[in-house]
Amino acid sequence: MDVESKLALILRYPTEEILTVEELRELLQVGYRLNHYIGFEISGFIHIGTGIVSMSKVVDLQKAGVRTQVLLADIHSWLNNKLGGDLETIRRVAVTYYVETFKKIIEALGGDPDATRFVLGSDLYHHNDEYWLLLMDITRNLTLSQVRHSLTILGRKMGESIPLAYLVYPPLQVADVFALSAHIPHGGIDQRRAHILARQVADKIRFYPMEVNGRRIKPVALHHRLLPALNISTKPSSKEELSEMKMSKSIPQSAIFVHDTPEDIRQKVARAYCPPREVEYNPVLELLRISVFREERKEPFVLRRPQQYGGDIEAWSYEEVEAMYREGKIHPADLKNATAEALITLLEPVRRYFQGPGAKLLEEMKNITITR
Ligand SMILES: Nc1ncnc2c1ncn2[C@@H]1O[C@H](COP(=O)(O)OP(=O)(O)OP(=O)(O)O)[C@@H](O)[C@H]1O
Ligand SMILES: N[C@@H](Cc1ccc(O)cc1)C(=O)O
Repeated sequence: MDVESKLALILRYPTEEILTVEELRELLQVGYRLNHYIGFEISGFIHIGTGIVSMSKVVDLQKAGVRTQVLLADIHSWLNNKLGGDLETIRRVAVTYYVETFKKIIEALGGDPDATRFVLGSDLYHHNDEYWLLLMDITRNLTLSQVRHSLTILGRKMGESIPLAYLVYPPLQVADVFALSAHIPHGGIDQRRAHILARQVADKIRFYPMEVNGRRIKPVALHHRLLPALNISTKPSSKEELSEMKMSKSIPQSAIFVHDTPEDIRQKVARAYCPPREVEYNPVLELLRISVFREERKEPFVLRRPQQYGGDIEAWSYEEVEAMYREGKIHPADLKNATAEALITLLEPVRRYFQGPGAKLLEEMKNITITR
């Protein structure tokens, strides 16, 4: 595959930005085998945002010849008090439910589940002096104000009473980028600030220096679009606010989980925020886009509609659907029906897994307290 085709795969939807495209092009031109990573906190059931949106980019990267890695961020989850702050439970869930679910999703999206490396955070740090020196070196090269700036709105508002753990978290996340030699750190756009820190220290640290053919490089950050929560009730006023309004696994009513039944999906989509003609931050349109317009279509998508409302509509691209919706030619109820059915089809293999061999994992998860 030539460089421009690889670049097109990496840049296509749901990618929102790459810092920077020029740097990525150069790295691809060198022909060096690049590493990627995306990290997840272990905090509850996997939803379409973390599962389908993130993994669809992982599959694109696999196809572009990049070595992909998923970090199961157990220590970070514990720092953030996820799953009741019980580290043992966090680890068990990470290496069972999380790994198996991600593998099933990668397969359902047309990727190779065995081509992605899964790394448990604490395994990466175990007996690893180089890692601790790297972490200390990162803190030597960052200021409090830089770290504060990288926090969520909530963290920044806490002032002096902020738990110290929240300030330790960003340098830890930055260390992961280098400890995993991830030339392409990836996440939703809400991870941007952490990746900027990584770029700021890249040429200063002495441990795990990131080099390609003997030349120091900055990690090239890749950010995908965030799927809004189903239950938002207004448009976010900024990108920052969208991060607070994303579909989130610790807010179950905001999310469609990858194991949800067809009936759950129909009900959740039917209740979702979807104002007529509104195409920005519309979770239903976004769900349709990820479900049926990720790949170039070989046949048109058919949006079923009763004869009395004008009959079926055909579309080859997401842009066509978006334009028709903006012009009021598609009613929210018809969009919701079509989206629910498309999602049900996409998730079918994952659901089948959880009805069969994965049922035990799901049962175990249901008995675990999910905390935010
Ligand atoms: N709604 C979403 N759409 C797209 N990507 C998402 C979404 N939610 C999380 N991600 C991405 O998944 C990765 C892991 O995020 P994270 O583990 O915080 O998920 P979360 O659902 O927000 O969990 P929690 O509710 O525990 O904070 C990040 O890169 C994040 O940007
Ligand atoms: N910060 C990510 C999780 C994460 C943790 C460690 C990393 O190295 C990367 C990502 C989140 O908000 O969910």
